[in-house]
Formats: sequence, C-alpha cells, structure tokens
Amino acid sequence: MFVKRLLLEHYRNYPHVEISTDRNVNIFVGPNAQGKTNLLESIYVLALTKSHRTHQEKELIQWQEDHARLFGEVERKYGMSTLELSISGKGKKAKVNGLEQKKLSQYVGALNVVMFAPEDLEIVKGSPGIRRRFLDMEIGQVYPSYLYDLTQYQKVLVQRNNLLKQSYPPSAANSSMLDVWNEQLAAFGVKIMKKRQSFIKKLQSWAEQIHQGITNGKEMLRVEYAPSFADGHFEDESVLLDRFMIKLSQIKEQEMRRGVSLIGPHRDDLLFCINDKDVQTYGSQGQQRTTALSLKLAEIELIREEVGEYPVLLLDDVLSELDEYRQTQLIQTFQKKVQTFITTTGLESVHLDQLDHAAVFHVSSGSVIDRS
Ligand SMILES: Nc1ncnc2c1ncn2[C@@H]1O[C@H](COP(=O)(O)OP(=O)(O)OP(=O)(O)O)[C@@H](O)[C@H]1O
Repeated sequence: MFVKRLLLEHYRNYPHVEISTDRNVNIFVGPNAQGKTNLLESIYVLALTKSHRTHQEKELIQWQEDHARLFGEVERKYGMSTLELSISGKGKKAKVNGLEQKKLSQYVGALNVVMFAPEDLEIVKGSPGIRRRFLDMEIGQVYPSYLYDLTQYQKVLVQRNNLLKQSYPPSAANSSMLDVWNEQLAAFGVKIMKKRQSFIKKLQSWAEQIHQGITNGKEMLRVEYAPSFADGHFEDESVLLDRFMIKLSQIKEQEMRRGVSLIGPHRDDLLFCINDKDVQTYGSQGQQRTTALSLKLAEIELIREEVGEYPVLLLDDVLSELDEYRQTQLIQTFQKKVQTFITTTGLESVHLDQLDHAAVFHVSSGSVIDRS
C-alpha cells in the first residue's frame, strides 16, 4: 500500500502543507527541529489515530490553533481510499472516503504503517508499559477487534480498581461486587491474552529468521510472551479463563488490601533473549539495537502475511545509527516492495547509491520543498 498524497493543516509546526509522494522511497532532509519527524509522525497518526511519541493529543495541534486536520490518499491493491482525521480539544473525528467512522476501531487498519525510530530501543530496554503499548498498537492495526476488547477491558479495569480502593476493610457487599467485575475482567482479559499470544508467536518466527540474517547466523533471537500469571504457552481459552478466575480468588484479600488489580493483561510483558540470555539485562547496546531492528522488520513481514500487502515504513533518523552492513540489510528489505519515508539531517548518511530512485524533500521551519 502507498500514501499518494498527504495534506496537513495546523499540525505541529505546519500551518498548511501538501505533499505528493513517491511510491518507493521518500527522504525528508533538513537541519534539527525543522519538522521532519513531525511529518513522519503525521503519517503514523493518520494510520493509527495516536502518536508514537506522545499521549497528549493537544500537542499535535499547532500552537494557538484549536484543531488539526490530517488528510491522506491511500492506494491499496483493491483501489484508492481517502483518510481524514480531525483532532480538537473535543476529541477526534475519523473519516474513510468521506464517511465518519463512529468507532476508531473501524478506522484503524485502512492504512498500515511500521515506524522505526530511535526511541524504539526502549521497547527492548524500557519498562513493561512501553512493550505493552507496542503490542497494543501493532496488534490493533492488524486485528481491529483487538482494540474493541482492549477498550472494554480498560473500562472494567478502571471500575474494578475504583471498587478495590474502597474495599478495605472488606465487606460482604464489596466482595460480591468484586466477583461480578472478576468475570468481566477475565472474559475480556482472556481474549486479549489469546490475541497477544498468537501475534507474538508469528512475530517470533519472523524476528528469529531476520535476526539470524542480520547477524550472519551468529545470534538466535527469541521473542517470548510473559503474561502476568501463567506462562505464555497456554492452549485452550476455557482453561485459561478458569486459571484466571482461580488466581483472582486466590489474591482477593491481597488486592483488597492494596486497592489495585494485580493480574491481567495490564501487567503482561514481552521478553527478548539472544542465545538464551535476556537482552534487556545482558545485551550490549548494539545487540539491543539490532533486536529492535529485527522486531520492526518482522512486523513488516507479519503485516504483509496478515493483511496481504506491505505496510508503509517510516524510518525516523535511524539510518545514520546503523553501520553500513545493517543499512544495506534494511534498504534491501524495503527496496521496491515497501513505500518508505526516511528522515535525515544530511543526505551523506543515506547510501543513496543503493536506491533505484528516491524523492527528496527539503524541510525548513514548517515548509517542504520537493527537490526530486
Ligand atoms: N504543536 C506545535 N505547534 C507548533 N510547533 C510545534 C509543535 N510541536 C512541535 N513544534 C515544533 O516542531 C519542531 C520540531 O520538529 P521535529 O520534531 O519534526 O524536528 P526534526 O526536524 O525531526 O528535528 P531533529 O532532526 O532534531 O529530530 C520544533 O521547532 C518545535 O518547536
């Protein structure tokens, strides 16, 4: 799939910008703080309705303005479509082909993207919350029903935590209310866990192959699901549901005392091992970076497998950080198959000789000049 045209209004430092893109490689070049990442971020937001670098949506709106508008023309195997996202203090409105989508889960998936940015190292190095966010964003864009289950789960979680906060010392009324929430927490929780398990299994199989290629067969990468209870190899949904309910009853006292939900997908994690050693604890900076790269390349293949088309690839300032061998691996992966957007402060750090054709856009304080 390709983004053919991108139009932004009052987005970050862009009052108005319109770009006709290349089907193959697009390079945004310019000094620091001119708006290169903002452009990549806008494509990500257009696809997923959320930014990869902030939870605060008002940051996306240009200062002094009250709304931002993102518009994109997307070409897919089976035709063209338009995507439109408006962001204001009142929330977001999303349209596909001019029709407003009541649920964002109906909108997400119309455009698939994979972003690789310096902060992706945090998926390997950072806290479990970062890995859960990565899982949620990526699974959600391939299986939209996941977003529905996740929203329902989060609603139950909030209510359940509110109840737990008022549950000490325990009373019979609170205890039976908690039983009602337990059933709902476990029902949505199990759906999320099953989807996470199957997504991670597919991701693992691609990431292992890709990582072997990048490291010349020297390193074996394993990506493992680490749920908050049970191990990641559960099979049957009903067995898992029973285990969830049993575990909840075992920790009931403890949860009431602490006033917080202690198990469930909101406490899950993802583990990365190279040659059976935990990358987060024992991996070198280079191994952690290569793990993040393998993960992103695996995602591209996984999306193609599931959706039937390659996603759009967004590379934010990462080429200069890779040595020539890894840069070649990356460029060969996307060349001709995947529409790619690259940001860089200087063209000398991109091995343009390896590219058949690239459109170059010069970015300077919120304006873009096409020099291809
Ligand atoms: N909501 C906003 N309204 C107006 N300007 C904004 C807003 N948010 C960020 N900016 C401006 O956008 C610029 C940063 O843009 P961006 O992050 O895209 O930089 P960049 O070109 O990628 O730079 P670098 O090479 O350093 O990563 C800064 O000048 C910042 O002040």
